[in-house]
Amino acid sequence: MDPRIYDVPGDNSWCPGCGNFPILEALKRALAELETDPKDLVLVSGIGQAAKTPHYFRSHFFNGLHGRALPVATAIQAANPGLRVLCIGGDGDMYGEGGNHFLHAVRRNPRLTHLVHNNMVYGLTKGQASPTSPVGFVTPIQVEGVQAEPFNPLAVALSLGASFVARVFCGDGEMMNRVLVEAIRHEGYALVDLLQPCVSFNRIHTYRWFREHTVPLPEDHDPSDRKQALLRALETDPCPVGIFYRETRRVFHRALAPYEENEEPLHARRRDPGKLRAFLERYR
Ligand SMILES: Cc1ncc(C[n+]2csc(CCOP(=O)(O)OP(=O)(O)O)c2C)c(N)n1
Ligand SMILES: [Mg+2]
Repeated sequence: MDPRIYDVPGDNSWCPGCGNFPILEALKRALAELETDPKDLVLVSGIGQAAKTPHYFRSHFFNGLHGRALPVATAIQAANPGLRVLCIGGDGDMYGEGGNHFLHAVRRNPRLTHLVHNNMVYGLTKGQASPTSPVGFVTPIQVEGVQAEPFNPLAVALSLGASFVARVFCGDGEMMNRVLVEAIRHEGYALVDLLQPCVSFNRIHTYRWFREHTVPLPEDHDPSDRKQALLRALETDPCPVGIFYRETRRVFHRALAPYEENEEPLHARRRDPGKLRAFLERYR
């Protein structure tokens, strides 16, 4: 399939050179490679520069409140498991304002791809510290530098039982494409932390900085070994990139109860009030 199937006409308000651009292109390539029809695809986001991604993408989308994309995406997917659901946002949106939802999405294991554009800063609101900004990071608000230890999304996800955990640098198109294909294909919750520069509000973490401070996971890394993955996730400089962990376990819409193998999804039953009532009876 041609990735241009996801193109939409119109202007883009991201800064020239923003890391969001290569991510957007890699995402289109990965979805095209997986032959994903735009009508079977839903992008869900909150607020931020990264959260604008669905505006630049031809698919169904839901752009809601800051930090609230994951519960919406989980519900969409559970009601209609035939859809491919991607949840997209920034480090502030997903690990800060939406941090609570992040924890519980990992535990539920919904079949959705969670893409976090991690530029270590609040880009949209012009440069305040985010949960992943390092100690000492100076901003117009944190004038003496960030005091708190940075949030480690991979270690958190792994310790809560995440079924797919990866990190990539958006300057490595080949690795990003490969990892996105695997993440989107994954039958369960898949976290991809995408390291990206913010060319306007983060002058420390540039393309060059990421290139010099990231390293691919070693050849002998075993992605079925959660403990090994967790130890790797605790390494920060250089910061390992690649697929840390993957396993297959029961997904949320099956665990939810009513879905027998050949049963109609919730959205189809909605059209028949009798069937919907019978479904709801199970929860009394
Ligand atoms: C409840 C709420 N709190 C704060 C804001 C202001 N706000 C909008 S975007 C944002 C941070 C965005 O940062 P991030 O998610 O990292 O996205 P980026 O712009 O860096 O891609 C903040 C604090 C808001 N819109 N709603
Ligand atoms: Mg950000």
